[in-house]
Amino acid sequence: MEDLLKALRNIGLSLPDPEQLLQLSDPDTEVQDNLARHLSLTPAKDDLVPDEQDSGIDGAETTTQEDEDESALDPLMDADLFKGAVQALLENYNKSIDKERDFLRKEQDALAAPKKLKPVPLKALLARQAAEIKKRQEEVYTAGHDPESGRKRRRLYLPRQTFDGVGSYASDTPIDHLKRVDADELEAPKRFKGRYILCKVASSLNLYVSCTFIGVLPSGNAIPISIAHFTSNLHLSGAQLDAHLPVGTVIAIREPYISLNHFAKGGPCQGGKSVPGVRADTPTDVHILDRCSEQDKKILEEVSWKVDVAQDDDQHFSDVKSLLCNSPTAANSRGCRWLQDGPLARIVVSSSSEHLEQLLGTLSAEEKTGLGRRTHSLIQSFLSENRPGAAHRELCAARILGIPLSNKPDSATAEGLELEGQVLYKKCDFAASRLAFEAALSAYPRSQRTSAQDRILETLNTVRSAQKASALGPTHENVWAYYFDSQSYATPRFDIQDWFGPVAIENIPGAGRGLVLTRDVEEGELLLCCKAAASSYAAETGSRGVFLLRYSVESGVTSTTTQVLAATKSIQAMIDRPDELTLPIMGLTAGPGMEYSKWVAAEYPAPPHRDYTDEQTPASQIDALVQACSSQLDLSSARQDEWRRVILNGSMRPSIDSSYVDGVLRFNAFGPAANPGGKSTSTTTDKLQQDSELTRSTMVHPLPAILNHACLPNVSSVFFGDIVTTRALHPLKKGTEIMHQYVKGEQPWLIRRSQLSKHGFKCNCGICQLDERDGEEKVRERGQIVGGSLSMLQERSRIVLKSSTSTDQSQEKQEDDRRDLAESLEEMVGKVQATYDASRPGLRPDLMKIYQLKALHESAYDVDAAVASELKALESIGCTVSKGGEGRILNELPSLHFDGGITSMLTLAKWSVKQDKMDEARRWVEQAFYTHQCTIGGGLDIFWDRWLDAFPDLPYRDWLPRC
Ligand SMILES: C[S@@+](CC[C@H](N)C(=O)[O-])C[C@H]1O[C@@H](n2cnc3c(N)ncnc32)[C@H](O)[C@@H]1O
Repeated sequence: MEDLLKALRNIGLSLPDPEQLLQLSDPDTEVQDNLARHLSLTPAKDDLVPDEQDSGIDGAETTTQEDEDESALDPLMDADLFKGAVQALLENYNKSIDKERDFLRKEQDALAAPKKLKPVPLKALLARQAAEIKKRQEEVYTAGHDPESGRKRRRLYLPRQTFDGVGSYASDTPIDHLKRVDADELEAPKRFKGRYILCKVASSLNLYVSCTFIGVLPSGNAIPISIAHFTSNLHLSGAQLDAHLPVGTVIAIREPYISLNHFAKGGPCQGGKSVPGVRADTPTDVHILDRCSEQDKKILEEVSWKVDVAQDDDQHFSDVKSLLCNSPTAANSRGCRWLQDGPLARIVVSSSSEHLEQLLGTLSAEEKTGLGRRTHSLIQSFLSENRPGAAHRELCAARILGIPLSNKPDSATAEGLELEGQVLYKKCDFAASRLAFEAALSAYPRSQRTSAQDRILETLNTVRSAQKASALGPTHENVWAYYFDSQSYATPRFDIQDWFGPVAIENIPGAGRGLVLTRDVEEGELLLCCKAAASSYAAETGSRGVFLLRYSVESGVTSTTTQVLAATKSIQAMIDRPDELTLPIMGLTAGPGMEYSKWVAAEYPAPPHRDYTDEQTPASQIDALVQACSSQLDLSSARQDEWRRVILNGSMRPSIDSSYVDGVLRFNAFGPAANPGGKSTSTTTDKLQQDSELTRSTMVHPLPAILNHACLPNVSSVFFGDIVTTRALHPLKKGTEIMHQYVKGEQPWLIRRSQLSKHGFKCNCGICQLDERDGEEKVRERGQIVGGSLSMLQERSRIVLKSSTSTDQSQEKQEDDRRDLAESLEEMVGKVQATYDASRPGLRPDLMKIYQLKALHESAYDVDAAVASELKALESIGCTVSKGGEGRILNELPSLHFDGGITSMLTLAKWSVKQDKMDEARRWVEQAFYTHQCTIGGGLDIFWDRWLDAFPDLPYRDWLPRC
């Protein structure tokens, strides 16, 4: 990838845009030919930030026509030449991709006959590592700057290519059950079952997608090591990255896999060049050893190192006492390395109560105060690193050890409680967060209370409202906020815990688990509101401008940035909060090709019932918490047990197989999808930020992932940022399985079937049964009519509509054109109708658009006919008109095409107004709003935001209530 980009830059051409990146290795020669043509005709634009004196408005696009002309190629002279050159570059790129892929496959075959690993001198490996780091830095610099002038580019653009598949390893065995292996036994390719490798980090770290460094084994032999899913922040500076694992850090890799090419998965493409080393496919295989734990200490004391690496001693510590006296103030610093818990939490896990007391006895009061201050700052740093689990454990450990989190004796308890409120808020434990904040407010001395209130009250109100929504389910007002915020922010994430309505998880014959109603429910009733356990947005600061392509060798599927990073985020979230998140994520299935994880057999966790009251928390509860947090060390109290449980549960990190996580994401995650929320968000003119496969979001919502699929759903699931709400589409009986769409049920049957094929089940929902009865041949014929002739008529319609706005054409001619078109559409209706089995009921969704277009043209000369067609459009999506002249005008909501249905309803309202049938118009508007409320919810403002532009003249205000 890098060579290709460099070469394109060198010949003055633009780099492939995100969509073109996806075409780079498309095997279709026509695609390749088109791509080469496009690239060769697109000269590099001046994308540099203008000098200050000629800068436009705040970094806005200022490319002028002159700029464009200046950089344009001579169309006659250059086109063929450039195309030839680009074709050659694309061929080279694909050759190196093929080599890499073949190499991965060959490595699989070579597992049967591993060969002894030839030692490479440490110096040589270090030199290569330094060169690789330099190369990476240059690439990043060039992606953001013009290397010659040093001027900044308007935006960073950094595509990266990696590979996946052909084996993935994760160890389930604890280190004390494993035996150490050293260089004399190393072979490749080979997985060392029952063994672990011990090494010291000997070089700086290099980040591509995986992270790579050189390790030195006790024997003195050196070996490159790559760790996958190391970080989701691909913009870490060299120093920030090195701080995760500084030179001299000792790590153990459980049951290591020695690969013929350790870069194979997350490194840059080596074009098949062999670079043997350790390939750690999952972070949970890597364990950092230091003297906080007795078990690690024993290993460290038993091993001697033949070669010393030149480490910075300030980065390391010799014993626990010295660490306590000079503990870290931030994550990834001395005593708290990459994904490691804070030192206090680790000490509590590995020490007995007596040992703890003894340890603390050696600290002076001053040392304890300093330790408390630094721990406070470390906890805040965990929060900013999105590691609330580690933050909570460190806080609990400080409590257990009686370490005050402030050096002000009169407010130490209150400050600790305030911090606890923040930590629990980040963990989305709103009830406990609220109690901690309220306790903090009551514990601050009178003199500090006002400033504490200024600081705390706003967050406390947010916490209370999140607690309420999590206990009672979100109101329309909450949904309104989710909707608008998800349109306004690039990475919208909301405060809510999963809320479960009248549903239960049950086993469904032939479909694994599913969600079933525990009572009868109303149309439009909210059934679920769930937050993603992990989410990745393209606009995330850690990946902005980086465009990842990960090619899976077996499936041929290419995953993009947010999909790759959603896996990293999921893995790291499970490491941070193993007891809360492992079962919900790893308990999902990962597609028909992947054996179930051991968690799938466990009972899937449904959210607990939560209470909420607006009343003040009873003073006794607040006092008890303040008391527990202010009392001196009492190792036997119930709170102590609870704090200890938090630490112990969080310290048990299960092995997370990253390929399973990828499977979970592939078969359960939602995305990549545009930032959801209903209305298109692509209002930006920035090409790279527009909706595209590479610029969206991927997230895993564990509970909604238990919902099975039906093309004809009985619920509507809507996404707002990182939450999804699910509502009943019809009145449903207790015991009904609720099912939503994995693929659009509005598409032709054969397309749905092909899109669902990766799941390995045959959908047998209502509409699939009807389509099956129509027969494949008829369905295909219908697809051809709708896909071909309708598109042509749509184009004709566009021209007719355009000319009807011009004054050149007589009224008569315009009307004739529209009649002609309506007649053609009527003919098409006949043809499509003929593809349906005669006994098929009214649900014929392929007709909706045809009837709507017909109605549009009929409305120019015969409104009654137009109304009849529009009603048929509604009938085709499952709606029937009620007989009475009062109340609801439709008996049912649409079964498919919800927005299409609302369009028809509002169109009918518009025509009713035209015909002066105001009562009917009002009923159509009410029906449209009701349909909106039942499918999306959130009230009038969302309804207006979505529909007002298209139907501006209806008197909504007179007819519709605000909720
Ligand atoms: C997102 S999961 C749904 C939860 C899943 N049933 C479970 O037990 O974890 C998707 C998987 O559920 C199964 N599934 C979903 N809808 C189904 C259906 N209509 N019929 C049969 N199996 C279905 C398929 O195995 C599919 O790959």
